[in-house]
Amino acid sequence: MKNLLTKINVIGVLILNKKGDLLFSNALAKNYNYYLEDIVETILKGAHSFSLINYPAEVTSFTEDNQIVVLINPMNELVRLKKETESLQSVRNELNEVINSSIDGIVISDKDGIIIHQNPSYEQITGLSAKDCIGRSLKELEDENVIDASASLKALSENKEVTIIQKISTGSTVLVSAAPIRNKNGEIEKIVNNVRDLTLLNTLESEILQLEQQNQKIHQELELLKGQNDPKLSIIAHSDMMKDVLERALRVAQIDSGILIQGASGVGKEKIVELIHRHSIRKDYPLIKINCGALPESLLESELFGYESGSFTGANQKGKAGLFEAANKGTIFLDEIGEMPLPLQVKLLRVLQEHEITRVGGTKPTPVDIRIIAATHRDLSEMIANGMFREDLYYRLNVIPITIPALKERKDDIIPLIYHFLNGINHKYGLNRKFSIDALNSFANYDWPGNVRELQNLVERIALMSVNSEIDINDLQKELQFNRGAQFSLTASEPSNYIDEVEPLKLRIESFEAKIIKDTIGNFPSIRQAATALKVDQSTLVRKMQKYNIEK
Ligand SMILES: Nc1ncnc2c1ncn2[C@@H]1O[C@H](COP(=O)(O)OP(=O)(O)OP(=O)(O)O)[C@@H](O)[C@H]1O
Repeated sequence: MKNLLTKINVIGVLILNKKGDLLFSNALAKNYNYYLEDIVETILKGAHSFSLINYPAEVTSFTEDNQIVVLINPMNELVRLKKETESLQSVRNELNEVINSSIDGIVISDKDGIIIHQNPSYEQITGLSAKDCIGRSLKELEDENVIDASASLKALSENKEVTIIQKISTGSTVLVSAAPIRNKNGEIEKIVNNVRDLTLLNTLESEILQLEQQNQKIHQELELLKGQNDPKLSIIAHSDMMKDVLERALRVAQIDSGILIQGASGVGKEKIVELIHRHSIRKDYPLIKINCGALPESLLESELFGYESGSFTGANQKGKAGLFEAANKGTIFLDEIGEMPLPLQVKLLRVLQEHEITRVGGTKPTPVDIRIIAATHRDLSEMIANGMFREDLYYRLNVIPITIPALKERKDDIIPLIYHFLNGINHKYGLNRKFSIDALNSFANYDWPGNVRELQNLVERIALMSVNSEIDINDLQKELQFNRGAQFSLTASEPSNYIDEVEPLKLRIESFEAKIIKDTIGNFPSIRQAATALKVDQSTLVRKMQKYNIEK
């Protein structure tokens, strides 16, 4: 039998006893001597059929007459290749699974820039389906503007890993990182592109920006509300136009650029400058105001720039610092900038450009750190055209323009301004003056050529001069006789245009509201009970009482 077995040369044969000792081995099985220990151990553990990997073979064993017969069948090349292909296939399937389940888009292109694979996330991110892309050349997709640039092509031409932001015709914006895969000679075989959605990121970013802007607005409104407690600081802005002016002023307060405020006399230009300074980083340093139209040229120059000792007759012996130096780190407000003489405009331009001044009669420049805010009621572009104002200075000053409309263009502010000034006078002199509704109507329909300043003067004067607690249209008329210019329409409710039609209606509603509030609080022992009867919040009622100057 053993002789017979020795002759078998297509299969290895081993015979072992039950303990695993080798009793017989044919010639072919001797090739496996090196693995013998492993084979025996595996069989003693109970395995009857298994494969040898390193020296490929199929091993089977069976027991016959208390002996273990082991057959080692060497794998032929075909079987080995099949095994290898199967194992490669399973690795490939696993890899595909990983690629296809990735949340990032993955696109694989070959060394010629042809797309050979893309995963489902790529379609979700970009809207481009496998049908649109697989088998297509990236160059073609670029030429057809399906994508604005290809990361694969860039990686191929630069022979390295690249990352680009790519815009896709479907509207998406993506971040693409292209990583080359090389063969053992270092040549690029394929490019794997990792694609991330930036559209979502951009949307989130713009949402954050919006929230930040809302936050800033709330902050600004809070700041304004804080200012309302101090009548000197508070700015009345009920009209949309004036609210826009305040919003713009508070926004530019944060940045250190030049501001030009335009508006007729008395509209509140200086008030806005104070607000900007108060909300700027320079708030702890001086705000110095100078009216460029109020001083002759030489005096204005020495006031602004200062002078060295003995530079002119009457000058201080020790010399003097000018307002630019005094305002260092703060803000300087140049009112009526249109009145500044041309030679001084040149010097001012230098301050804006070089951030340094040279005193009159001096030679050494001194650095200054100031923010310049200019204001004018004149049309500077017309002055430029007439050669009265330097264009270069205009552009330097007018980095951010703010225009305050005349009071007649923002009639919604008139009544709140009247109450604001009246409350101030009442408080200051312990008075309890009120205006009748007709008197308020007359104010609301007047054109106010002198703007808020004129309104303030008139309200304060009438409130102080009147002998009655309620100032009606007759008191107004009496006082107006002393007021040269004002031509009030005492039959204010006659409509002349749309705005005039709306205003009296609004005022009438307010007058009706004031009367209801007055009557109701007279009928109840407390404001809280009156508020309950009127079905409004107590705070609303108190606010309206303040608005109409009604006292309990
Ligand atoms: N919106 C406002 N709320 C409260 N007071 C205001 C407002 N606007 C102006 N005033 C007051 O009106 C008066 C005139 O305002 P301001 O001096 O700021 O005007 P101006 O435009 O600078 O005038 P001018 O061009 O004549 O210098 C000041 O007393 C100011 O406090």
